[in-house]
Amino acid sequence: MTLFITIRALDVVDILLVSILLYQMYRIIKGTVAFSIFIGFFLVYVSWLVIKALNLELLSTLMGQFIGVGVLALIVVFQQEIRRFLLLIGTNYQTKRSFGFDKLFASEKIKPATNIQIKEIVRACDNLARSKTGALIVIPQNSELKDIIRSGEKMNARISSALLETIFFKNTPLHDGAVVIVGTRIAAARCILPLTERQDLDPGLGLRHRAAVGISEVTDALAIVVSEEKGTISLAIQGELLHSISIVQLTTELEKVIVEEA
Ligand SMILES: Nc1ncnc2c1ncn2[C@@H]1O[C@H](COP(=O)(O)OP(=O)(O)OP(=O)(O)O)[C@@H](O)[C@H]1O
Repeated sequence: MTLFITIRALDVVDILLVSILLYQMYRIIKGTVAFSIFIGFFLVYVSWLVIKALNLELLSTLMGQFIGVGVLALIVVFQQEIRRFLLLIGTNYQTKRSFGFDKLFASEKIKPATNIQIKEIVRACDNLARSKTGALIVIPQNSELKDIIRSGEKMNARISSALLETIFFKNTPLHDGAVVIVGTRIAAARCILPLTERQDLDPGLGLRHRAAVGISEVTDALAIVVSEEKGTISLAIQGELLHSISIVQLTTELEKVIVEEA
């Protein structure tokens, strides 16, 4: 018997799309417990295919039932990752669009930060780092982080380095938690962020850094961390931590993402 395999152009597109999908999934779940769960489920699935090919009826029926329920279980286990994946697609769509759904549904348009405001944020981080004052500043791109803002003290103040430094000054009532900056305003202070579950982060990094990575995983926000212990500045974007970066690098990264287009 001769076996003919014809590969159409559409099959190549299909394989490419699956590869992109798998790569994006890998990016999102690498370093988390979800990665081990995914590998475990994948191995069970491959064993099931082999067992089916060998016609081992009883074992294949039993495993088939497990896999049927397993798909539902996966949705529950991968809740956060599915959320991040959809967010990744949504954010890419929003940043590349000329027309967006947000224009249809937005209550009011958020004015993006300008270079002057970025400079104020960077100056504050520089001064906080020099004085080894711990700080956590969250800057969303398209989302407004209303639920996070609700967890803290609402402010709605003009962005200035003096105000940011005052907020994080040790032992003041607002210094704990995160400041959220929406557009051109400091929206709130003392906000509580979700912590990342990543296990591959440097064990020397504590809750402040884990909270920064956490918020950047589940939203499109950037989070700047000033370490109280080391006086370093780090930036979390899309679940990745750029650890101990320079002021120049911080400015470049912020301008790349949030500055108003000329
Ligand atoms: N879920 C959270 N949301 C917002 N802020 C948090 C959260 N958890 C901790 N923090 C902030 O982090 C501080 C504790 O930081 P911790 O020392 O554990 O972190 P760290 O990453 O080691 O940073 P540092 O280098 O500044 O010590 C808390 O006082 C609080 O201000």
